[in-house]
Amino acid sequence: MNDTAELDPAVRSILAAARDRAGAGGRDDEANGRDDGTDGRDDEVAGGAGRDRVAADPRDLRAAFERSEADGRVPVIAEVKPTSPTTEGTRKDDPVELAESMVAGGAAALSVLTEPEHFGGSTETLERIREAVDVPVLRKDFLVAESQLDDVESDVVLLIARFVGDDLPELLAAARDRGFQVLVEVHDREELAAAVDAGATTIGVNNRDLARLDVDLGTFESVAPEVPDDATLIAESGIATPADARRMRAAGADALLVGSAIMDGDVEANTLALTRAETDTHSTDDAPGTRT
Ligand SMILES: O=C(O)c1ccccc1NCC(=O)[C@H](O)[C@H](O)COP(=O)(O)O
Repeated sequence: MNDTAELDPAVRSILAAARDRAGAGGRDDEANGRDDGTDGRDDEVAGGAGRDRVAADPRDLRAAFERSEADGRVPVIAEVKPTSPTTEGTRKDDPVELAESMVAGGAAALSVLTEPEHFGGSTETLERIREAVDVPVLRKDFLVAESQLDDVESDVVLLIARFVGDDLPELLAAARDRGFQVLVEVHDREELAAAVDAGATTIGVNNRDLARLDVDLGTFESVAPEVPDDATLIAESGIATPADARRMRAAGADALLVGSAIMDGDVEANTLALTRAETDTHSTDDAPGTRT
């Protein structure tokens, strides 16, 4: 996208940092001491960045959701999100332990922030988590250039329609060429139309408005009816309680992407409360506790 004026200043800063990282060529194998041919990268060099091109061998996201459903669990993508522009403080526990607790709480998949400057994430963290768990792992970052796809292997990558604009079809193809499953995030009907035109099959509706950073679960309810039936549909952001989870599911969500409400307090218990939202309807609907 060219016009960033309408975005919240924190989001403009996130986008500027993403462009800087893309321009700098991201990380490479030499810098990471991982040039051993075991990290899912082809020997072929990816366009311009001087890095190996990722060849992802992904764990199937849709199948993971189906396993959750079959097991009576709400399909939840639990997000390892140490901090964010809308969060007070930083969660400093070992992210691998947090990820394992999320899986123990029934998470169907994980989302791992790799954005370093505003979310405390890293590609190294994603690699460690992906090695430690057997569920699909979404790389949550703000990708704006093809070269960033070669930063690290994951099962799924995120493309945010608002950020990539007209480049969406090209980036979607580039991600699929590398073997990634792709979650295309939208916030309104116009972005949804662009995602569908580009051929997106896994669509996330973000309840967080990137212009003001406020969250409204009504966003999902208003956009979801327009999503094609054969798409996998994910409700993102602002889901804090089992009642919220049931509300998003009633509006058509195949899965929920949850960060803050899981990261605040006891990660396993918080995940369990959401994955059991449809079976344990006596559970408390209180929001989780505060971050330490
Ligand atoms: O979470 C933020 O503060 C944020 C700020 C600016 C841009 C994006 C942001 N979040 C990205 C996300 O997509 C969320 O981490 C994810 O949907 C989970 O949201 P939540 O459950 O509300 O933590």
